[in-house]
Amino acid sequence: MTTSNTGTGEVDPAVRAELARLRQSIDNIDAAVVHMLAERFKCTQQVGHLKAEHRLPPADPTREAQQIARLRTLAENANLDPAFAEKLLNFIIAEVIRHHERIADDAVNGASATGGDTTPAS
Ligand SMILES: C=C(O[C@@H]1C=C(C(=O)O)C=C[C@H]1O)C(=O)O
Repeated sequence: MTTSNTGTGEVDPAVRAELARLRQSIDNIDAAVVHMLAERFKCTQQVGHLKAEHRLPPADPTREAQQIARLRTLAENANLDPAFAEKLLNFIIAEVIRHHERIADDAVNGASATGGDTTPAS
């Protein structure tokens, strides 16, 4: 694509249409990412309760190392920067561990009426 505007300050309608088409797909992908993350957190919340119930530690560095190695390979095969994939996974896992610490804490101290819910957002 060589022309980005009509020369009169207006964007070429074909460019506008292409941008809209791509943004529609981006919006769909973002929605899928949100839904997949929500499902992942549903699973990790259950893991958190299982760990708290059986007095297991919130973090499992061996499992994390396996996941990172696996994800880096998947990223490489998908032409995604493996360093980015690793950073993203570490970011998500850090949040999960925070939830698990909270669940374990609540199991020991008893969940209070205001601070004892297990909603992942806080
Ligand atoms: C979910 C778990 O707890 C933690 C969070 C992980 C994750 O989000 O994938 C992985 C390992 C643990 O540090 C688990 O142990 O499986």
